[in-house]
Amino acid sequence: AQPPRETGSFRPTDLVELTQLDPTIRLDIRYATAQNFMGRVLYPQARAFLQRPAAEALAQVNAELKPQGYCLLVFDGYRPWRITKQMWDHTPADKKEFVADPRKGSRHNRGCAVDLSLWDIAANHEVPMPGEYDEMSPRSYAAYAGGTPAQRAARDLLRARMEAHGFTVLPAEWWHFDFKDWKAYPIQDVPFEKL
Ligand SMILES: C[C@@H](N)C(=O)N[C@H](C)C(=O)O
Ligand SMILES: [Zn+2]
Repeated sequence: AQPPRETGSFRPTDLVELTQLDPTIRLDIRYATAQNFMGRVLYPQARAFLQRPAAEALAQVNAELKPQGYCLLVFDGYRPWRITKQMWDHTPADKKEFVADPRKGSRHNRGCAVDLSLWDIAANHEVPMPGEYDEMSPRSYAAYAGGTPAQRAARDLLRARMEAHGFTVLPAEWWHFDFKDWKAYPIQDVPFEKL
């Protein structure tokens, strides 16, 4: 299988490693472990990359959250197209709203989508949200009305800070944000070890 053929012109790709840009962004790269919805290791390295403008915007979000006692906890950034294809093939038809169709590609493949949550700096733990990362249920919806008021407030705080810096939440996933310039970058299938 091959990534879809794209026509038109794109900006040169400039994938930046998030922790190089801002060492205070925390990582929990689930796809580099077997603790993910696929149940196996997908990435050889626990690293996260975004196109430079998206990475810089994310560092601004992280800086803005600190006075409130939080920093960002990143689960995934750039994702090679072949991993999107594996996710799609693995996911049952009734759950496909939670994975991108490889015939169109994911915005992760363009280095312009990020999966993330909040980290409570003083308490030293992930902030509870209305649902878990990659949970394939309505609790993942950005507008899900259940959970506790504190969980919904945390989810909505993350969304507000991300939207203020050019990111848009995916309605089905409170943790997934697309950067505004995603159309300007091509779908890539470069594995992590070759970045
Ligand atoms: C698989 C999940 N973490 C995700 O990123 N889903 C969106 C829809 C995607 O695959 O682009
Ligand atoms: Zn995502």
